[in-house]
Amino acid sequence: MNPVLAELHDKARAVLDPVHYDFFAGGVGDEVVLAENEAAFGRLALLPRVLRGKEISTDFPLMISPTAFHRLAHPDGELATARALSGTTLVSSMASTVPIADVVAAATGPVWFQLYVQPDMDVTEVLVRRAERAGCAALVVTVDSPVFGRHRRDIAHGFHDLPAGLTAENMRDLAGEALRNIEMSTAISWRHVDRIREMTALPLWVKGVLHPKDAVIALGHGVAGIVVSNHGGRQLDLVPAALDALPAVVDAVAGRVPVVLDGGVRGGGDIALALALGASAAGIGRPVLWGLAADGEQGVRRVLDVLRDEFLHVLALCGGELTRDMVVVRGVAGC
Ligand SMILES: Cc1cc2nc3c(=O)[nH]c(=O)nc-3n(C[C@H](O)[C@H](O)[C@H](O)COP(=O)(O)O)c2cc1C
Ligand SMILES: CC(C)CC(=O)C(=O)O
Repeated sequence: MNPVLAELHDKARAVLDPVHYDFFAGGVGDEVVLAENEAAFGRLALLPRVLRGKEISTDFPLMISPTAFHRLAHPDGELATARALSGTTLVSSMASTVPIADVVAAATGPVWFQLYVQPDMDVTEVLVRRAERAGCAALVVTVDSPVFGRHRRDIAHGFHDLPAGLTAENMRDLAGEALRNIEMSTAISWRHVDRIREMTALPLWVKGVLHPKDAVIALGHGVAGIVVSNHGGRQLDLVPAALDALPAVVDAVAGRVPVVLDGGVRGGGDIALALALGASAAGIGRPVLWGLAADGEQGVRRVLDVLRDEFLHVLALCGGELTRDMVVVRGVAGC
C-alpha cells in the first residue's frame, strides 16, 4: 500500500468512533473477499516495455466509487469530498448525507449519481430526476445488492442507524413520505434497468458485475459502461477478488463499452495493473473515507494527488502503455 494512504488510514482509525470505523472498514462474513481484493494485486507483476520513446499521457484513470454516509467520517461529509476532486469523477452514493444537488454544487469535477433501484418505480424516478436536475453526468445502478450484506462488525456493535442529526438526504420527501429507508429487493431485474434507460437520457452504468454473461446481457440493455466490483467485499463472501474477475468481463465486453474495476486499489501500481488487464479506469472506496476522516477536503486531495503521482510514475517506468501481455503471475517462471 502507498505509505501516504497507510498513514491516512492510521489517522482515520485513531480519530473515528470505533463503531463507525468498523462500518467503513468492514466486509461481509469472514471478510475473505475484503482481504482478497487487496491480495490479488500482490500476486501479479508487470513486465515493462523499454525504449518506447513515447510521450507519457497525463490522464488519470481513477474514479471515486460511491460510499455511503461521508458525514460519519467528517462534519463536511460529501461536500469536502466533492471540493477535493480537481477533475476526478465522483460517483456520489444515493446514501449520501448531503443532498445530491449540494454535492454537485460543491464539486470541482464531474459527479455521477449511484442508484439502488427502489421497487417503487415512482420513487426511483424522483431520484433520477433529482440527479438530472442537480447536473449529474451519469447514473450508476448498483446491481450486486438484492439484499443487504451481513456485516459482522456492525451486527456485533448493534450499528444499524445513523446517529441523530445525520440522514440519507436524498431519501427525503419521496412519494409522500418525509423520509424513506433505502430498500433492496430481489425482484429488481433488467426490466427495471430498461425502464430507467427509457426515463432518462443520462448514460447508464451498472456496478457490481462479476459474471461475463451478465456483462454481455448488460450490453444488450444499452449500458454505457460496467463497473466490475464485489462492493469492496461487502456483499457475498464467496466471490473472487474483483481484479481476478476483471479479465473475463473485459473479454466478454470486447471494447464495446468502458469497464471500470474497483476493490482493493491502494496504490498507483494497482491502477496500472487494472489498466493492463483491460480496465479503462480504477475506482477507490475506502481510501477516500480514510483521507476524509483524517483531514477532510485536504485528506481526500492528498489521496488523489498521491495516487495520481504514483500512477504516472509507474506508467513512465512501463514505457507509457499498459497491455495484458505485460502482466505475469509473481513467482511463476516462464510466464
Ligand atoms: C463504507 C462503504 C459504503 C459503501 N456504500 C456504497 C453505496 O452506497 N453504493 C454502492 O454502490 N457501493 C457502496 N460501497 C462499495 C464501493 O462503491 C466500492 O465498490 C468499494 O468500496 C471498493 O472497494 P475498496 O473500498 O476496497 O476501494 C460502499 C463501500 C464502503 C466501504
Ligand atoms: C447504505 C448502504 C446500502 C451502503 C452500502 O452500500 C454499503 O455499506 O456497502
